[in-house]
Amino acid sequence: MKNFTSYNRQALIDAVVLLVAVALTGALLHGLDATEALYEYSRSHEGYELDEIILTVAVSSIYLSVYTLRRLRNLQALLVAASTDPLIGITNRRRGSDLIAALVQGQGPNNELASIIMFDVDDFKRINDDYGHDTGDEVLTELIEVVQEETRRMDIVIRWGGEEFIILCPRTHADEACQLAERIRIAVERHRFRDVGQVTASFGVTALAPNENLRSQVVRADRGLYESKRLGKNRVTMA
Ligand SMILES: Nc1nc2c(ncn2[C@@H]2O[C@H](COP(=O)(O)OP(=O)(O)OP(=O)(O)O)[C@@H](O)[C@H]2O)c(=O)[nH]1
Repeated sequence: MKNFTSYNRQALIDAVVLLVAVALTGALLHGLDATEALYEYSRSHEGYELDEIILTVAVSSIYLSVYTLRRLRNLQALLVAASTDPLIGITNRRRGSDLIAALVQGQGPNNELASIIMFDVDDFKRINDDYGHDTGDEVLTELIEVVQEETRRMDIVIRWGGEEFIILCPRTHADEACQLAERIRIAVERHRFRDVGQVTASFGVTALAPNENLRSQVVRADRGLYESKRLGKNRVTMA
C-alpha cells in the first residue's frame, strides 16, 4: 500500500514537471522572441522546419527536467538508506549519533534538556539458540513496534547495534525519561511475541549533559543498562 501510494505520488510529480517544462519552454520561446529567430533560422536552413525545431527544444527540456528529477529522487533514496537500519527500518547508529551530538551542541547552560534511554533484549542469545536467527530478527522487529506504540512523536528510536537500542528523547528530563522507559518495559513484558511468547528488556536512562562528548553520554546510559542486567534484568535504572 505504501509503495503504491509513493508510486502514485511519483507519477503525479512527473506529470506536474512535464506540464511545467512545457509551459516554461513555451513562455521562454515566446518571451525571448525565440519563435521569430527560429523562424528566420528555419528559413535560412532549408533542412529545418520551425515546428521540428520547437518540438526538439520542448522534448529535450522535458526530458532533462524528468531526468534531473529522477536523479534527485535517487539521491534522496540513497540518503535515506544511509541513515536507516535495513532490518527494522528505524534510524541507524550513524544517523543516531549525529542527532544526539546535534542535540547536545544545541543545549543551553540549563542542562537536562534531553535524555537518552538505552535498552537491550534480555537473554536474546537463548531466543536465537532456541528458535533460530530468523525468529530472532522477527522478535527485534516486533519489539520495536511495541516500543514505538509507547514513544511520543518527538522521540527517535535508534538501532545502536545488535539487540541494543537507544531512544533519543528531546526536551525530556531524566525522570520523565525513566517513566517512559518503565511504560515501555511493561508493554514489552506484557506483549506476547509470535512463536516466542514473553520477551523482556533492560533499560538504562541518563540526561544528556552539555559539553560532554557522545561517547561519555552513551557510556553513562550503558552503565545504567548494565546495572539493570546485574540486578536481575527486566528493569529500568537511571545513571
Ligand atoms: N537474530 C539476531 N541476533 C542478533 C542480532 N544482533 C545480535 N544478535 C545476537 O544477539 C545475541 C546477544 O547475546 P548476548 O550479548 O550474550 O546477550 P543476551 O543473550 O541478550 O544476554 P543479556 O544481555 O545478558 O540478557 C548474540 O547471540 C548475537 O549473535 C541480529 O540482528 N539478529
